[in-house]
Amino acid sequence: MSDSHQQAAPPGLEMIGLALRYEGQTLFEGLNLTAEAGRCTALLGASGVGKTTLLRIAAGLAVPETGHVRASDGLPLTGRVTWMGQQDLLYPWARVLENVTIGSRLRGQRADKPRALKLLDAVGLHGREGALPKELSGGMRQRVALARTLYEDRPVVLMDEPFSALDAITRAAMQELAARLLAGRTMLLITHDPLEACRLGHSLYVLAGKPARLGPALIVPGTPPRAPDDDALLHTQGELLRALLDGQTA
Ligand SMILES: Nc1ncnc2c1ncn2[C@@H]1O[C@H](COP(=O)(O)OP(=O)(O)OP(=O)(O)O)[C@@H](O)[C@H]1O
Repeated sequence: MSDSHQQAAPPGLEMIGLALRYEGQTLFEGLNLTAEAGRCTALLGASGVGKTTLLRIAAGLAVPETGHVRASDGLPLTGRVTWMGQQDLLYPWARVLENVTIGSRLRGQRADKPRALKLLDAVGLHGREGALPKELSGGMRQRVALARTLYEDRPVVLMDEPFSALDAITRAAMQELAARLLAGRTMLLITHDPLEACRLGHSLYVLAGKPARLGPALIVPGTPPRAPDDDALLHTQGELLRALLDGQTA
Protein backbone atom coordinates (compact mmCIF):
# COMPACT_ATOMS: atom_id res chain seq x y z
CA MET A 1 0.00 0.00 0.00
CA SER A 2 1.27 3.48 -0.68
CA ASP A 3 0.08 6.24 1.57
CA SER A 4 -2.14 8.31 -0.68
CA HIS A 5 -2.56 10.92 2.05
CA GLN A 6 0.77 12.46 1.08
CA GLN A 7 0.33 15.63 -0.97
CA ALA A 8 3.16 17.98 -2.02
CA ALA A 9 6.33 16.73 -3.68
CA PRO A 10 8.98 16.19 -1.01
CA PRO A 11 11.81 18.71 -0.91
CA GLY A 12 15.48 17.85 -0.70
CA LEU A 13 17.22 18.61 2.57
CA GLU A 14 20.29 20.81 2.25
CA MET A 15 22.79 21.14 5.09
CA ILE A 16 25.25 23.88 4.34
CA GLY A 17 28.50 24.91 6.00
CA LEU A 18 27.73 23.28 9.33
CA ALA A 19 30.14 23.81 12.20
CA LEU A 20 29.71 22.51 15.72
CA ARG A 21 31.98 22.08 18.74
CA TYR A 22 31.33 20.19 21.94
CA GLU A 23 33.57 20.79 24.93
CA GLY A 24 36.36 22.28 22.85
CA GLN A 25 36.29 19.40 20.31
CA THR A 26 35.37 20.37 16.76
CA LEU A 27 32.81 17.85 15.54
CA PHE A 28 32.13 19.49 12.17
CA GLU A 29 33.53 22.41 10.27
CA GLY A 30 32.19 23.54 6.91
CA LEU A 31 30.20 20.33 6.49
CA ASN A 32 27.80 20.10 3.53
CA LEU A 33 25.33 17.32 2.93
CA THR A 34 22.30 17.13 0.66
CA ALA A 35 19.61 14.52 1.06
CA GLU A 36 18.09 14.42 -2.40
CA ALA A 37 14.36 14.96 -2.82
CA GLY A 38 12.36 11.75 -2.81
CA ARG A 39 15.43 9.55 -2.34
CA CYS A 40 17.07 7.75 0.56
CA THR A 41 20.46 9.05 1.65
CA ALA A 42 22.32 6.73 4.02
CA LEU A 43 24.98 7.97 6.39
CA LEU A 44 27.51 5.63 7.98
CA GLY A 45 30.56 6.14 10.15
CA ALA A 46 32.31 5.09 13.34
CA SER A 47 30.59 5.46 16.68
CA GLY A 48 30.93 8.97 18.06
CA VAL A 49 31.82 10.60 14.73
CA GLY A 50 28.70 12.79 14.86
CA LYS A 51 25.96 11.07 12.82
CA THR A 52 23.16 11.51 15.34
CA THR A 53 24.25 15.08 15.97
CA LEU A 54 23.98 15.76 12.24
CA LEU A 55 20.51 14.24 12.19
CA ARG A 56 19.54 16.33 15.23
CA ILE A 57 20.69 19.44 13.37
CA ALA A 58 18.60 18.35 10.37
CA ALA A 59 15.60 17.97 12.68
CA GLY A 60 16.17 21.37 14.27
CA LEU A 61 16.89 19.71 17.63
CA ALA A 62 20.52 20.91 17.73
CA VAL A 63 21.73 24.27 16.52
CA PRO A 64 25.03 24.54 14.63
CA GLU A 65 27.44 27.35 15.46
CA THR A 66 27.55 28.27 11.79
CA GLY A 67 25.74 27.01 8.73
CA HIS A 68 22.11 26.18 8.18
CA VAL A 69 19.61 23.59 7.02
CA ARG A 70 17.06 24.39 4.36
CA ALA A 71 14.54 22.72 2.11
CA SER A 72 15.41 22.66 -1.60
CA ASP A 73 12.04 24.21 -2.48
CA GLY A 74 12.81 27.28 -0.36
CA LEU A 75 9.80 26.74 1.91
CA PRO A 76 10.16 26.39 5.69
CA LEU A 77 10.91 22.90 6.99
CA THR A 78 8.66 23.34 10.01
CA GLY A 79 6.04 20.61 10.11
CA ARG A 80 7.57 18.70 7.19
CA VAL A 81 10.07 16.50 9.05
CA THR A 82 9.56 13.40 11.17
CA TRP A 83 11.96 11.18 13.12
CA MET A 84 12.17 7.43 13.58
CA GLY A 85 14.72 6.20 16.08
CA GLN A 86 16.33 2.99 17.29
CA GLN A 87 13.98 2.73 20.24
CA ASP A 88 10.36 2.55 19.24
CA LEU A 89 9.50 5.15 21.94
CA LEU A 90 5.94 3.93 22.24
CA TYR A 91 3.92 5.11 25.21
CA PRO A 92 3.62 1.98 27.38
CA TRP A 93 0.21 2.99 28.76
CA ALA A 94 -1.30 3.65 25.32
CA ARG A 95 -2.77 1.00 23.06
CA VAL A 96 -1.39 0.52 19.57
CA LEU A 97 -3.98 2.68 17.83
CA GLU A 98 -3.43 5.52 20.28
CA ASN A 99 0.33 5.24 19.87
CA VAL A 100 -0.02 5.57 16.11
CA THR A 101 -2.26 8.63 16.39
CA ILE A 102 -0.45 10.23 19.35
CA GLY A 103 0.74 13.13 17.18
CA SER A 104 -2.85 14.22 16.61
CA ARG A 105 -3.53 14.10 20.33
CA LEU A 106 -0.40 16.11 21.13
CA ARG A 107 -1.46 18.73 18.57
CA GLY A 108 -4.97 18.86 20.03
CA GLN A 109 -6.46 17.44 16.81
CA ARG A 110 -8.92 14.63 16.32
CA ALA A 111 -7.26 11.32 15.50
CA ASP A 112 -7.88 9.97 12.00
CA LYS A 113 -8.64 6.43 13.15
CA PRO A 114 -9.62 4.96 9.76
CA ARG A 115 -6.29 6.08 8.29
CA ALA A 116 -4.37 4.75 11.32
CA LEU A 117 -6.11 1.39 10.96
CA LYS A 118 -5.22 1.30 7.27
CA LEU A 119 -1.59 1.95 8.14
CA LEU A 120 -1.62 -0.75 10.81
CA ASP A 121 -2.95 -3.07 8.16
CA ALA A 122 -0.14 -2.04 5.82
CA VAL A 123 2.53 -2.82 8.42
CA GLY A 124 0.98 -6.24 9.09
CA LEU A 125 -0.68 -5.43 12.42
CA HIS A 126 -4.30 -5.87 11.42
CA GLY A 127 -6.35 -6.68 14.53
CA ARG A 128 -3.65 -5.58 17.01
CA GLU A 129 -4.86 -1.99 17.42
CA GLY A 130 -6.08 -2.70 20.97
CA ALA A 131 -2.82 -4.25 22.20
CA LEU A 132 -0.47 -2.60 24.65
CA PRO A 133 3.21 -2.28 23.59
CA LYS A 134 4.27 -4.80 26.27
CA GLU A 135 2.10 -7.43 24.56
CA LEU A 136 4.07 -7.07 21.30
CA SER A 137 7.45 -8.36 20.16
CA GLY A 138 10.28 -5.91 19.41
CA GLY A 139 9.65 -6.28 15.69
CA MET A 140 5.94 -5.60 16.12
CA ARG A 141 6.65 -2.52 18.21
CA GLN A 142 8.94 -1.23 15.49
CA ARG A 143 6.09 -1.81 13.02
CA VAL A 144 3.87 0.35 15.23
CA ALA A 145 6.61 2.99 15.19
CA LEU A 146 6.70 2.79 11.38
CA ALA A 147 2.90 3.16 11.24
CA ARG A 148 3.19 6.20 13.50
CA THR A 149 5.88 7.66 11.23
CA LEU A 150 3.58 7.11 8.23
CA TYR A 151 0.63 8.57 10.12
CA GLU A 152 2.62 11.78 10.63
CA ASP A 153 2.79 11.89 6.83
CA ARG A 154 5.80 14.22 6.56
CA PRO A 155 7.71 14.45 3.29
CA VAL A 156 11.09 14.28 5.06
CA VAL A 157 11.89 11.29 7.27
CA LEU A 158 14.98 11.17 9.47
CA MET A 159 15.89 7.66 10.63
CA ASP A 160 18.48 6.99 13.33
CA GLU A 161 19.40 3.29 13.25
CA PRO A 162 15.71 2.41 13.14
CA PHE A 163 16.16 -1.36 12.90
CA SER A 164 19.39 -1.97 14.79
CA ALA A 165 17.71 -3.52 17.84
CA LEU A 166 16.02 -6.21 15.74
CA ASP A 167 17.14 -9.73 14.87
CA ALA A 168 18.41 -10.32 11.33
CA ILE A 169 15.18 -11.79 9.95
CA THR A 170 12.86 -9.18 11.47
CA ARG A 171 15.28 -6.51 10.41
CA ALA A 172 15.29 -7.65 6.78
CA ALA A 173 11.48 -7.72 6.79
CA MET A 174 11.32 -4.23 8.30
CA GLN A 175 13.76 -2.91 5.69
CA GLU A 176 11.47 -4.17 2.95
CA LEU A 177 8.38 -2.72 4.56
CA ALA A 178 9.98 0.67 5.21
CA ALA A 179 11.42 0.90 1.70
CA ARG A 180 8.01 0.13 0.21
CA LEU A 181 5.91 2.35 2.45
CA LEU A 182 8.29 5.32 2.62
CA ALA A 183 9.18 5.27 -1.10
CA GLY A 184 9.11 8.73 -2.66
CA ARG A 185 9.86 10.59 0.56
CA THR A 186 13.16 12.26 1.31
CA MET A 187 14.93 10.01 3.76
CA LEU A 188 18.13 10.49 5.69
CA LEU A 189 19.07 7.16 7.25
CA ILE A 190 21.80 6.57 9.80
CA THR A 191 22.92 2.99 9.99
CA HIS A 192 25.96 1.01 11.10
CA ASP A 193 25.04 -1.76 8.71
CA PRO A 194 26.52 -1.57 5.17
CA LEU A 195 24.00 -4.14 3.93
CA GLU A 196 21.10 -2.06 5.24
CA ALA A 197 22.53 1.06 3.62
CA CYS A 198 22.88 -0.78 0.31
CA ARG A 199 19.38 -2.27 0.47
CA LEU A 200 17.66 1.03 1.28
CA GLY A 201 19.87 3.88 0.11
CA HIS A 202 20.20 5.64 -3.23
CA SER A 203 23.28 7.62 -2.14
CA LEU A 204 25.61 6.43 0.61
CA TYR A 205 28.08 8.58 2.54
CA VAL A 206 30.74 7.78 5.11
CA LEU A 207 31.38 10.36 7.81
CA ALA A 208 34.91 10.07 9.24
CA GLY A 209 37.64 11.99 11.02
CA LYS A 210 37.96 14.85 13.48
CA PRO A 211 36.49 17.19 12.47
CA ALA A 212 34.20 14.83 10.61
CA ARG A 213 34.17 15.00 6.82
CA LEU A 214 31.97 13.27 4.27
CA GLY A 215 33.53 10.91 1.78
CA PRO A 216 32.38 10.82 -1.85
CA ALA A 217 28.86 9.54 -2.51
CA LEU A 218 28.49 5.89 -3.41
CA ILE A 219 25.52 5.39 -5.68
CA VAL A 220 23.67 2.09 -5.55
CA PRO A 221 21.94 1.11 -8.79
CA GLY A 222 18.40 -0.28 -8.75
CA THR A 223 15.32 0.37 -6.67
CA PRO A 224 15.06 -0.20 -2.90
CA PRO A 225 14.51 -2.57 -1.25
CA ARG A 226 17.29 -4.36 -3.09
CA ALA A 227 17.72 -8.07 -2.76
CA PRO A 228 20.51 -8.87 -0.29
CA ASP A 229 22.24 -11.14 -2.80
CA ASP A 230 22.01 -8.73 -5.74
CA ASP A 231 25.39 -8.55 -7.53
CA ALA A 232 25.48 -4.75 -7.80
CA LEU A 233 24.52 -4.48 -4.13
CA LEU A 234 27.27 -6.87 -3.06
CA HIS A 235 29.80 -4.90 -5.06
CA THR A 236 28.71 -1.59 -3.49
CA GLN A 237 28.67 -3.19 -0.05
CA GLY A 238 32.32 -4.13 -0.50
CA GLU A 239 33.17 -0.59 -1.61
CA LEU A 240 31.32 0.83 1.37
CA LEU A 241 33.08 -1.42 3.86
CA ARG A 242 36.38 -0.39 2.30
CA ALA A 243 35.43 3.29 2.65
CA LEU A 244 34.51 2.71 6.31
CA LEU A 245 37.84 1.00 6.99
CA ASP A 246 39.76 3.73 5.14
CA GLY A 247 37.87 6.31 7.22
CA GLN A 248 39.25 4.67 10.36
CA THR A 249 42.83 5.07 9.20
CA ALA A 250 42.50 8.50 7.54
N1 LIG B 1 24.75 17.49 23.80
C1 LIG B 1 26.03 17.12 23.77
N2 LIG B 1 26.93 17.67 24.62
C2 LIG B 1 28.23 17.31 24.57
N3 LIG B 1 28.75 16.41 23.72
C3 LIG B 1 27.90 15.81 22.86
C4 LIG B 1 26.50 16.14 22.85
N4 LIG B 1 25.91 15.42 21.86
C5 LIG B 1 26.87 14.66 21.30
N5 LIG B 1 28.07 14.90 21.91
C6 LIG B 1 29.34 14.29 21.55
O1 LIG B 1 29.51 14.45 20.15
C7 LIG B 1 30.12 13.28 19.59
C8 LIG B 1 29.24 12.72 18.48
O2 LIG B 1 28.07 12.14 19.03
P1 LIG B 1 26.95 11.46 18.12
O3 LIG B 1 25.93 10.87 19.02
O4 LIG B 1 26.50 12.42 17.10
O5 LIG B 1 27.80 10.30 17.41
P2 LIG B 1 27.31 9.10 16.47
O6 LIG B 1 28.20 9.09 15.30
O7 LIG B 1 25.85 9.21 16.22
O8 LIG B 1 27.60 7.85 17.40
P3 LIG B 1 26.86 6.41 17.50
O9 LIG B 1 27.11 5.74 16.19
O10 LIG B 1 27.57 5.74 18.63
O11 LIG B 1 25.41 6.68 17.79
C9 LIG B 1 30.33 12.30 20.75
O12 LIG B 1 31.67 12.44 21.18
C10 LIG B 1 29.36 12.79 21.79
O13 LIG B 1 29.84 12.49 23.08
